[in-house]
Amino acid sequence: CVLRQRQERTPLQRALEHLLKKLEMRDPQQFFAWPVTDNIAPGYSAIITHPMDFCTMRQKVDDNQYKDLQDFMSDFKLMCTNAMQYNQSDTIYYKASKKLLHAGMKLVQPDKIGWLITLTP
Ligand SMILES: CC(=O)c1cc(-c2ccccn2)c2ncccn12
Repeated sequence: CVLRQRQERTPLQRALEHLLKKLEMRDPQQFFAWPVTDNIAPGYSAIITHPMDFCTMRQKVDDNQYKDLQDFMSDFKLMCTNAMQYNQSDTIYYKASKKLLHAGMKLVQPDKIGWLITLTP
């Protein structure tokens, strides 16, 4: 998940970049910053078929791979639900992912996305 140089940005890319920064701020321990590896989480790649993390999401924003906000949010939800699937409910990772998911959903509520509308025509 190597970050590339900043290329030209579409209005959607700028909006998703802005939202990604807000979401990352809700993960101060950086549990979701990078792909989960099998050595920190035994058997992870056998259990989680579609891994996702913030760095991969940033790469996809940079490569303009999200066609709209819903597309971006489905990767965010995937990242959180992966953590709730792999980790037991009494773990810090499960609890952090549940909190992160709710915080993320609140950020994209219709009354809260004025920023999105101003950034995208
Ligand atoms: C997100 C997740 O499931 C996760 C992140 C981590 C993690 C992330 C950064 C540093 C240390 N651990 C983790 N460790 C064990 C089991 C699961 N995880």
